[in-house]
Order: sequence, then C-alpha cells, then structure tokens
Amino acid sequence: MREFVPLAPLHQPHNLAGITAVRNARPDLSQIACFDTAFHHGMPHLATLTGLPRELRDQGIRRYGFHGLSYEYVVERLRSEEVDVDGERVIVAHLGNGASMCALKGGRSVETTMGFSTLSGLPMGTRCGDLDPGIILYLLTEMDLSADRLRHLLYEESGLLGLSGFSRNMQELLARPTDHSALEAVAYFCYQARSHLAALTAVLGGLDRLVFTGGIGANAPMVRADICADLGYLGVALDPTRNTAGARVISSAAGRVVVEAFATDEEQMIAQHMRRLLAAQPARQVA
Ligand SMILES: Nc1ncnc2c1ncn2[C@@H]1O[C@H](COP(=O)(O)OP(=O)(O)O)[C@@H](O)[C@H]1O
Ligand SMILES: CC(=O)OP(=O)(O)O
Ligand SMILES: [Mg+2]
Repeated sequence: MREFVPLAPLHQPHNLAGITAVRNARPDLSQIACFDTAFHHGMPHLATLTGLPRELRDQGIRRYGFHGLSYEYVVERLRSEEVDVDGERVIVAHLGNGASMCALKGGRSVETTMGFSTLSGLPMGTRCGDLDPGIILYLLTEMDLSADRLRHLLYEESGLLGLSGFSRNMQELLARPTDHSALEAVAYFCYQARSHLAALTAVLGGLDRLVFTGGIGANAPMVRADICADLGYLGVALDPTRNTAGARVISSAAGRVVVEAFATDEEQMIAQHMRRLLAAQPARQVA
C-alpha cells in the first residue's frame, strides 16, 4: 500500500499511519482497507487510458479515479429510494476539499474527472486540477523547482487557496463577496466544474439526473447555481427558491434533468463493506 503514496500523497500517508498504529497496539487484530478507487474499476478501457506510450500503462500509469466510496454511497442511496438509477444517465458532483465528478450508466462509473492521482480534473481546495503538462516541464527546467517543491505547489498551494491567496475554504471565500481574488477563485472553480460537467454529458450521451454532494456540493447554493447557469441546453434548470432553501430536489419543473443535493457518507460505505466482508467470512473469535 506504500506504493500508492504518490497517487494520493495528501491521503495515503494518513491511511497508513492509522493501520500502523493499530498494528502496533493490537497486532492480533485483522484490518480491512477499502479502496476509494474500487468503484471505478469497471470503467470502459478507453476511460482508463492516458495519451502516454503503451509501455507506461503496463507499469500502472493509467487512470484510476477516486471518491469511489462517495459515488457508491450516492448510487446505493438512490437505489434504496427506488430511483431507477440503473436506467438513467447520472452525473454525481462530489465537491469538497477534494473535488471530482463521475458519470454513471447502469449505476456504474463510466468516466470520472480524477485519474492517476487526486490532482486531475476540477480545481480543489489546495490542488490545481487539470494543468497543461508543459507548465510542469517549464517549472522543472526553467524555474528549477525540485520535485518536492513541485509536489507541494500542485497539492497544497494551488486551487482555491492559490487563486484567492488566503483560503482553501469555500465558505470563507463566499463570505468575502467584495474581494476580487476570492470572487475569481470561486468563479474559476464553478467555470471548470461546468466545463467538466458538459464533457461528462457527452460521454453519457445526455443527462437525466445530477447530484451535488461533498461539503460544497451539499451546502453551497451559490456554487450550485453558478455551475448550473447556462446549462439550459442540457435540460438543467434550477428552482432558485428550492436551491437556496437547501431542498433535496433543487431543479424546477422547467428542467428535464432532476437535480438534487444531499450529503455523502463515505464512512457508512466503509462500514457496509466491512460488514459484508465479515459476514462472508467464517466466524472468528473476537478478542
Ligand atoms: N455551508 C457551506 N457553504 C459553503 N461551503 C461549505 C459549507 N459547508 C461546508 N462547505 C465547504 O465544504 C468544503 C469541505 O468539504 P468536505 O466534503 O467536508 O471536505 P473533505 O474533502 O475534507 O471531506 C470546504 O470548502 C467548506 O468551506
Ligand atoms: C480522494 C480525495 O480527494 O478525497 P478528499 O476529497 O477527502 O480530499
Ligand atoms: Mg470528505
């Protein structure tokens, strides 16, 4: 699992620290890990490719996708509410400190905006999102950034924090509507989200349902409204009153696409996986 640190350097060291601490304290206990990439495992082959040479793919340089536990939670919740999630074209926008979107067909992930690492796709709290690879080469060769410095720049100094210059926290940025850099950071976040959303509808061949989740997606009506602005051509129309009131369904009768917003629960998903796995194992003595 240590080999995966470069794919998620903000996350995997913390995951490993917990495993090590428990192993040191209670070496007799079994531990179960849930991979955030697993939900995307069945993505169509094309969606897993990069434009790099084939040999590199054989060495694991491919698109994996993240926030899988969140997407799985959303699908299971819709299914439990008798939504025909298997018959719909669905996009889930997980917008939190990390942010990504997932296109779902038949209730399965067919495309997502994060790829090899947790950097790609949408800009995030401190991560840059999609970036022209030429910029990385330029920073390395012309500006002499070390690999460590570059990693810190891309993962911890960019996104909302980098553009605003003072905060990675969407709530703090929205509270400063007269600050030009805060406004621009939020506008860039929404612009990129809108652009990725439209690209994912192209992959799906249309859109029936859009779900906003994650701390920003579930709680920031202004961000949802900005992202959905001008998406009338896709059949997306928000009801401003329902959106501001924090209703579960926030689309208006004028729109063909059902738009909803609710909190995700990745921890519950982890607990469910553990329960299923343990139930499938022969009974063990619990210390
Ligand atoms: N009421 C709110 N309005 C706007 N943004 C919010 C609100 N509540 C939480 N957020 C934003 O959600 C983000 C955190 O999302 P969350 O999904 O909790 O993060 P993490 O990825 O760390 O789990 C922060 O940018 C925070 O400002
Ligand atoms: C995968 C990921 O980016 O997670 P988070 O949103 O919690 O940072
Ligand atoms: Mg989270």
